[in-house]
Amino acid sequence: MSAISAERTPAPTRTTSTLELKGVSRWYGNVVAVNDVSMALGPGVTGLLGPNGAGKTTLLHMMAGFLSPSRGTVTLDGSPTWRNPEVYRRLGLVSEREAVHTFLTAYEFVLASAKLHRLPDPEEAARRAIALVELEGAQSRRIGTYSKGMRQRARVAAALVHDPQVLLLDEPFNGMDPRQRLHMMDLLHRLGAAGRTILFSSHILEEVEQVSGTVQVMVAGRLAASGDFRTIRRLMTNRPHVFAIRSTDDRALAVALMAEPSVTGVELGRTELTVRAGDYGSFTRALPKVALAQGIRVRQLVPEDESLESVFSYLVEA
Ligand SMILES: Nc1ncnc2c1ncn2[C@@H]1O[C@H](COP(=O)(O)OP(=O)(O)OP(=O)(O)O)[C@@H](O)[C@H]1O
Repeated sequence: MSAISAERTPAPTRTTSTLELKGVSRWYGNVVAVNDVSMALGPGVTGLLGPNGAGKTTLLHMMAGFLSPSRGTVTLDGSPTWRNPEVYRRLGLVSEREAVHTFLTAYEFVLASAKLHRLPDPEEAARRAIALVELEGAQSRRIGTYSKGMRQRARVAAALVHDPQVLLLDEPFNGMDPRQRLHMMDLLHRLGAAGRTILFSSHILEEVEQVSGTVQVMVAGRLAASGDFRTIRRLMTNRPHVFAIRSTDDRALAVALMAEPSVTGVELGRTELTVRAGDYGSFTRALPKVALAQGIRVRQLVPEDESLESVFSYLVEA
């Protein structure tokens, strides 16, 4: 905190910023939380996608300069972020945990953040940030009376009060209802469209899909994929799938399915048939046709191992 309250000197005027990670690792004792991650983030909205424990929070904290990398470098426009007050003035972080003083009004809360940054006109900065998240109507009410979504917006306003070029948000949609989610998505879109570099973490594929075209996927501390969302989505849905099937004649169905190009393996069990398919769409389209042609009724079709972890792990192996 001492770094944030250091005397403010005018930062060089920049319209956009680039956050760059080169070979970044972070370990806690024997636990490798982040493993050799390199990426460059520019203006616009990027999603940081990964299952729980993938290392997203650790990565965001290193980006924000709150945590030192065990190895590698994190720089903002060429300057290291770790222990660098000049960088803190150009970067905002909305952390995952909610630590908001509920007895304060949103205005007081955002104003406190403006004062911590030693802004020349904290009142005006607080008003501007509150307007940006559209909380003007509720700014004089205690935060304790807010909905989860409003509280989250107040936290975003506090992180934006010094008008940073870079905004990092850790799981900003957690616990929000669909309407609050849409509101937050719209806000991130607007901030990204205005030229800010926005990175938000999430473990939900659909969330990332709706907010950003660019995605960085983390699995077990490593960067598993990065780039255009549609390409990564295709990789995920085209991966091999395993299905458990029950039908009126598993044996005959197994024989018929072996002739299907989308099927890569068939195993006849005592109570069900296990089928491996090269891609989801072709197989699920072919199965009813094959069954109909054989006069077999499919009683159950269950995709196996559809956990988010298995989807992400596939990306690591791909
Ligand atoms: N302070 C710490 N001490 C020891 N281990 C830690 C610490 N912080 C994180 N870890 C470990 O590092 C790994 C990555 O954690 P991290 O919180 O960065 O992941 P995450 O993707 O943000 O997950 P989540 O969404 O569940 O917070 C986990 O195995 C976690 O247990």
